Amino acid sequence: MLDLFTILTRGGVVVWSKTFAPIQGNPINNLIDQVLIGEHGYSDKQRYTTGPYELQWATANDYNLVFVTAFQKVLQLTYIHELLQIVKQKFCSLYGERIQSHDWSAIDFDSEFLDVLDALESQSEKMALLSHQSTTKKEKRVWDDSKITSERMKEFDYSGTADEVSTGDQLDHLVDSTAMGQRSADGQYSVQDLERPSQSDDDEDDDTDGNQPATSATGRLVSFFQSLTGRKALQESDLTPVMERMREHLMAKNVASDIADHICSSVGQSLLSMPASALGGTGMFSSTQKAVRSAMETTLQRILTPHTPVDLLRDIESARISNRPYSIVFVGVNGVGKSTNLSKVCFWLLQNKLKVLIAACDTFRSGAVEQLRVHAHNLKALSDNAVVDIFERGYGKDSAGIAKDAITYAKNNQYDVVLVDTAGRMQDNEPLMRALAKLVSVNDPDKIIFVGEALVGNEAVDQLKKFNQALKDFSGLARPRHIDGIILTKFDTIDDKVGAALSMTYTTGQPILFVGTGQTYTDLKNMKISHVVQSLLSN
Ligand SMILES: Nc1nc2c(ncn2[C@@H]2O[C@H](COP(=O)(O)OP(=O)(O)OP(=O)(O)O)[C@@H](O)[C@H]2O)c(=O)[nH]1
Repeated sequence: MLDLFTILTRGGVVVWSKTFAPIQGNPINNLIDQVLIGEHGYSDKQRYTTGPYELQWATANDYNLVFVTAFQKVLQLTYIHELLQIVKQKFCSLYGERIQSHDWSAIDFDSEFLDVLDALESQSEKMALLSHQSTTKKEKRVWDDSKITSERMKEFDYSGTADEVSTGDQLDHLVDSTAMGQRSADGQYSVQDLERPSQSDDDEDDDTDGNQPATSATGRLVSFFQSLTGRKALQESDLTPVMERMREHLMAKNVASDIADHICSSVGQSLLSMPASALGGTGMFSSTQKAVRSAMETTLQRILTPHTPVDLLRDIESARISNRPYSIVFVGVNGVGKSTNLSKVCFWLLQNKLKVLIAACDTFRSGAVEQLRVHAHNLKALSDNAVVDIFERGYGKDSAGIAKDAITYAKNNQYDVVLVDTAGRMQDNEPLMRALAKLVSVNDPDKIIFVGEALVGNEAVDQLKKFNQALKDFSGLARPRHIDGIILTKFDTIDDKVGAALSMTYTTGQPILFVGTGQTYTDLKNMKISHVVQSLLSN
């Protein structure tokens, strides 16, 4: 359980705080003195222990705010990262402007905060069951011990302990039979498409509205355009105020400002090219509405269509014909869902009757290897005749070498695919990014998949850019490497704030291969453009 959550300015002024238990000493002051404004400046690991407490925090640079949690360091609370990100986003959107004008009086954030905390705590309890206790072994990372002794490593090596695996009953919860994907006539299994938000059906039926004001089902965004109906000929100046509102609406959905500009200008151009009769006659509002939707669809299609399309199953088949395993490396910052989503991808591959070897290359985070071992066990139990095994060498070893051995082992034992799990790392931590680049240069994998959280919005774009840059700068391969595809996780937590999905493809040209929508193996979906359009059009 959490002991304290505090929101501070960088100067140390408490803007809002919630205490859940009597606090011993003054952990927040210690954090401010020793880390935040101390000689070390802002630490990129954003984790600090003092007395009986572990403190974790997130910063909102635009508002000069620091969001801090404190809890007993003996606890392993898996939801802290998510809690910080969601609270940061909510708080900044509610109070950001006031904070910028230095008005932090009477901030009443309790109920919003408690809603988020309750939801995450109950999700985490459910997860503790679904994830089979393995994640409860997560402990404080040891990244910053630049020289890790073998004794220290032994402390973190759980590989000799008994596996905690699921019983039959628990396994039932790991696959939602109603969420299974489709199988084509030739037996190929594809994951489900992400459902369109329910509002979409209403919207499609709204075409007969004519001059009627926008209903709530029509969507606030489309209603902005009502002022344009009934005009003989649309002028660019008529559009300016509408576009400003549209831009704000898109940015509220986490669409980055340059992409919001791009969408607005494309929708504007499309409206300007409409014949005057379309805006002036009966059914004029429905024409405007259709034009907006169709212009958005066209623009988003362009943004979301990757430079190089990826067809993993086809590529795996080509590798199989060449008698070699296909290797995929999963990378990303800490706690974004790399291992969980690697396992969902594994489930999809097993449904396609492929033989999979999981290489446990997170050799730092205690419990990481066991977490994968449990997944491999469950996946094997869930799919008939599934071949899925784990290649592990414990902790503290060179992950590049383990991945290499795993790929060799897979080749010698006729596995079709090697899924390489890597340790989470912050994008600004150069030594760790170099280590990742080394893993890539030693193994030259077929695909490098970036796993990012949808809920951190455009922060994920910064992560992605820096991972890309590090791979380019440090891997030293003749064929420069970069991220080849993206899995956007925790899509189930963002409602309609789909902006990060757009930004990530827009900035890299790489595809969103899947989105993660929960914690079962069937919570991996294809993201369709219609889903994004509908989310952006909704209120
Ligand atoms: N709601 C939701 N939770 C998810 C999703 N994917 C992963 N998680 C949860 O996110 C938490 C972290 O997942 P992990 O797979 O352990 O993350 P990781 O990136 O491997 O973590 P590190 O190895 O510590 O860097 C777990 O509680 C997962 O159940 C998702 O799509 N939706």
